Amino acid sequence: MIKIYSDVTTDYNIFEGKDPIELVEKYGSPLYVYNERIFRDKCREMKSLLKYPNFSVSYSAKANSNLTLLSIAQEEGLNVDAMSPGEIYVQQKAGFKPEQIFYISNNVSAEEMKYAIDNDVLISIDSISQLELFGSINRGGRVAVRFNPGHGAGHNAKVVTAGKNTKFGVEAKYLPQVKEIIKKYDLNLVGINQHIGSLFLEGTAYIESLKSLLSIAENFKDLEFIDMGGGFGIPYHKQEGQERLDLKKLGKEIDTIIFEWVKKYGREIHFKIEPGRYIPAECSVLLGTVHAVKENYGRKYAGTDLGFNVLIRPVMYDSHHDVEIYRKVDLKSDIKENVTIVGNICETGDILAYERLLPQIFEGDVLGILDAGAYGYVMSSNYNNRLRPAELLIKEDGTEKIIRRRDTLEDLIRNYEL
Ligand SMILES: Cc1ncc(COP(=O)(O)O)c(C=O)c1O
Ligand SMILES: N[C@@H](CCCC[NH3+])C(=O)O
Repeated sequence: MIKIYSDVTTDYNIFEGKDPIELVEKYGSPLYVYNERIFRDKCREMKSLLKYPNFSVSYSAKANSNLTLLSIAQEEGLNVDAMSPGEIYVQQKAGFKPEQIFYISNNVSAEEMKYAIDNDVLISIDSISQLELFGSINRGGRVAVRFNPGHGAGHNAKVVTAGKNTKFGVEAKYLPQVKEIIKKYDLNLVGINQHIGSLFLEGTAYIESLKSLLSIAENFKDLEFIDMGGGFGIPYHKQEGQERLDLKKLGKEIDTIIFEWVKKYGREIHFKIEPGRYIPAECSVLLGTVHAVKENYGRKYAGTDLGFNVLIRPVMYDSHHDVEIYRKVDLKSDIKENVTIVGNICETGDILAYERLLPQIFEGDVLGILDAGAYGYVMSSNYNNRLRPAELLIKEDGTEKIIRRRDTLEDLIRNYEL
């Protein structure tokens, strides 16, 4: 295999010396490839964010809920946050105990709340109306409330989850109502949480929102924990040398604030973070195959099997993923050109990379879409009755293992009642 194009300098070799072209030949295309060593490293990086000792990491499993990756996170000593009964179910299958799961609910039915209550999983409530519902079905229960600290952050307006333009969290002005409902149903408010949004590469908004959350916490004297949320970003533009989030600096800043605040609060309290993307994003490359190259009214297209049914982030948020090109034989082309990489879905918007300057791409090339491990497979679909790809893990000992098989045609009709 020849790597035609990769300007990416990372400390990691995702494939651990394996040939991506052979992986595609063996397991089919497209293919999500994960590297266990990198995944574990990221879990450990997050665990060492703070010096403050009473601290834990809840992996926000919506970023990648593959059962094998979840059990590795569990082995690494992480807890999890869940967004649905389905996530709670899968997380328990991966070995998480109920007390390790935090259900951050949003607009859920009484049945969904009961599912968590019956499974002894702590729920965070996202509105006054849902707190009232929770109280009415679980008088005297333990509960957390998600606040909106008024500051958001994120790579796209669609994923900013605090501030003025979002459905999430309870505004601080509703504190009297929160207290009233807690009293009315004799609830035990054990924690407060926030999540300001997804993907920040510098920590200002996180720090500001932490300060706001702490001032909200001062309204409650018996809290067991404060959950600061996730959002830790990764550099998707590695080929352009984009800087990494400085975790050491951010950790220090958070530590200073927490150590100070705890003295004021009068007792030790548990602090949590909820990273999703940061943990699986960089351990994965999505492999796909170029089936056609063409020119349409002056624009050059590389037609692949990487439709938005496989990776939706570029279509949904205009997200950038660096692209690598692998080829069996050297075609001796040193032409660079602007190419639009598209998939095989019946929509003009099915674009993975728009007019990207890359070495000339040929039919048969295998493309590697970098940093595909977060919000990749989990957001894939069977649109156009396409089959979702397999997920392959390259283990620490260098062996490889399919950790989710590719869909089959039978999977497409499994739920129909004929
Ligand atoms: C409540 C909550 N916590 C944590 C996360 C994880 O976010 P990220 O993947 O950006 O770390 C999310 C997703 O945005 C979320 O909604
Ligand atoms: N799905 C988004 C992140 C959303 C995080 C969940 N609230 C992305 O791919 O960037």
